[in-house]
This record gives sequence, C-alpha cells and structure tokens, in this order.
Amino acid sequence: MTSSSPITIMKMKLNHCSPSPPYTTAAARRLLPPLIGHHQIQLRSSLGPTLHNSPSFSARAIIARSASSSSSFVITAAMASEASVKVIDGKKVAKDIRDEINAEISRMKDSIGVVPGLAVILVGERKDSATYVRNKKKACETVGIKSYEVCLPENSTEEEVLKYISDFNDDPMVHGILVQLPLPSHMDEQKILNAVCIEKDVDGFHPLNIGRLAMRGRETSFVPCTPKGCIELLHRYNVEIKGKRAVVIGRSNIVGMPAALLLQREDATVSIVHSRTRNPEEITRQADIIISAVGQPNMVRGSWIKPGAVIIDVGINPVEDATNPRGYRLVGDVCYEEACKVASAITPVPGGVGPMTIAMLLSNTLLSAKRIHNFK
Ligand SMILES: Nc1nc(=O)c2c([nH]1)NC[C@@H]1CN(c3ccc(C(=O)N[C@@H](CCC(=O)O)C(=O)O)cc3)C=[N+]21
Repeated sequence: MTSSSPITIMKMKLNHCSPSPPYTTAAARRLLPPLIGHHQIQLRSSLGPTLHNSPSFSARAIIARSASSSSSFVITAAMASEASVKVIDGKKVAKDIRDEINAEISRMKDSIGVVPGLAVILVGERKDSATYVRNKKKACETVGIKSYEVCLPENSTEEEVLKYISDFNDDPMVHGILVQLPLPSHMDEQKILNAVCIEKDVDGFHPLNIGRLAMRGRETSFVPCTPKGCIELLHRYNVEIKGKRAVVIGRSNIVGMPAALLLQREDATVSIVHSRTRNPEEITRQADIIISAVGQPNMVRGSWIKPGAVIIDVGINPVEDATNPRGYRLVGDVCYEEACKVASAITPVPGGVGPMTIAMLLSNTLLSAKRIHNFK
C-alpha cells in the first residue's frame, strides 16, 4: 500500500481520534496519574536498557499535582507520559532481520550452492495487492532470495491458479509459495490455499500449520507472518509475555487467531475480543499486552488501555486526508495520540507491524530452503 491509491479509503477525516480532547473526563482525571506512575516502574524493568523514557516522570507529576487547576494537571501529566512512551520501531527491526537473513543466505549459498526461491501468485488488478507484491519482490532482492512472480487477470479460472500452484509445488528452485489475498470472489480461497504443499506454505495458512500451532508439544512448521512479526517485536523489545494478560482484538484466520495461539504458547493468559464481545473496552483494559487486528481506524481508544500496557497495532487503515499528496494516510486500529499517553510501548502505523510481515515472509522462505536441503 504505497504510492497507489487503495481500493477502499475510509470516509473519515481524522487528525485526532475524536473531536473531544482525551483525558478530560472526570474518571480519567481520577484514574490516570497514580496508575501511570506505578506502571512506569514495571515497564522500565520489562523493557530493559533500550528504554529511554524520562526518569523525571513522577517528579513532574508531583509538581503538576501541586499546580493550581486540575485541568492544567491533566495536560502536564499527559505530556509527561507521552514523552516516555516507547515507540516500537518495526521498520528498524525489519531491517536488522533482513541483514541477518542476508548473512544466512550467503552462508548457505557458499556452502551448498542453494539460493532460496519464493513464488508469488497475484490474481486480479487490485492496486494495493500489486503494491504489496512489488514490495515483497524488492525485499527478496535485498536479502538474496530469488522471486518468481505470476500475475493473472481477474477473470482467470481456479484451475489456472491451481495449475501454477502445482507447478511451483514441483519446482525444486521454489522453496516458498504465496498466493496474494484477497482472491477474486469467484474463487474458492480454501481450495486454493489447501493446494499449496505444506512444505512450501511460507504464509502458514494451511490448516495443518494452524493445527500444529494450536497443539501443545507440537513443532510448528510455518508461523503466519504477521503474528510472527508481532511476537518478534515483543521479543526484540524485551517485553515479557509469560504470565501476562494479553488481549487480541480480532479473530481472523490469518492474524487474530494465530496471534492468540502464539501468545498462549508463550505462556500469556489470552482473551480474544471480537465483534460479538460484550464490553470489549472493559476486557481490553485488563491487558498487559494488546494485539489489535480488526481493520477499524482508531477503534481502540485511550480509555481501553491499561496504563503501562504494550500495544501492537496490526491495523493498516487508509483514511481520507486532503493534506496528503496520496489523498489518504494510513492509521492503525488504535488511536495513537491517546494511546501514547497511557501505554508504555506502541507500534506506529506505518512503520510498525507492516514491515515485519514482509521480514517474516523472508525468514520463513529461508527456513523452508534450509529444511528442504537439510542445511543447519
Ligand atoms: N497471502 C498473503 N500474505 C500476506 O502476508 C498478505 C496478503 N496475502 N494480502 C495482504 C496482506 C497485507 N500485508 C501487508 C504487508 C506489508 C505491509 C507494509 O509493509 N506496510 C507499510 C506501509 C507502507 C505504505 O503503504 O506506506 C507499513 O506498515 O509501514 C502492509 C501489509 C500482507 N498481506
């Protein structure tokens, strides 16, 4: 989703999350300051040495508290906590991972002469899909993966797609196969995804992959890229998962569900919030870790977030923006401005989970080539 305009742009004009300024409610005024101070301390230990939040937060809060009006207190405290939120830099981490992958691929090429190959099948003319595919191809080039691309017209038949999949399944140069989603509506997505042989399913969308993810004691074959990227970010920022309460918002097969399974594997206590959940706000507010993957711009408000929580925002939602040369800009599921004032760490959109998804695709492709050639 880069220079070209995506198919659907949310009809919203949002510079902030809402017309009303955040944290001016009486409840927020009562709740926020002491809790932020408390969680700040926890955060510092959980995020380790990389954290550069202001050590003077509580001092500033106390000074603010002694200041005259309560409204000036709220503003000052909010500013102080905002300054201390850790922005989780997915773009930077993705670059580090590509460098690591690049080194591994050179090592493999030098020792056994194998170059990993990724096949991408794109059906139809969706501009956003075309952009994703182009970005994946570029990313492959930067790490030394050979990419094989097939672009089919919108009116192709299922059989044609299945034929390409079957050829790639048999091609020894190809170690990973990705069918770009969504497929045109006349195609049976399940049937097509099931045709990708499990050894080359680098997207991790095969039911057997998800099944293994769900079962204790089973080795996973390929972990779906976006959820894998989310967990990788938590690991690389030293966010402890074990024993923590995690809430995943959204239950899609490709993000929400596998993300919840992964968090559970990492010993978090996991709840899934979805469109039929009663009191999503109340449940989300219990989370130490929030992964949001719903595709609703700014749905998760500051009041949904427990002070000190870590937020991974998977949403990439285009919203109308006349001031932007593209005519739109991207926002997450989480109201960033509000979240920055409550959370201890957050991924931005863009530059958060998106780049990690692609990095994990490269990582799965390398893993596949290593497995197929038994290269340690
Ligand atoms: N079989 C399949 N596998 C996928 O993994 C898959 C798919 N189909 N269909 C579409 C979604 C979406 N997706 C993204 C990947 C990277 C960014 C990304 O890098 N985003 C940039 C935004 C760049 C920009 O447009 O400015 C960022 O968040 O920083 C976004 C979205 C993979 N998907």
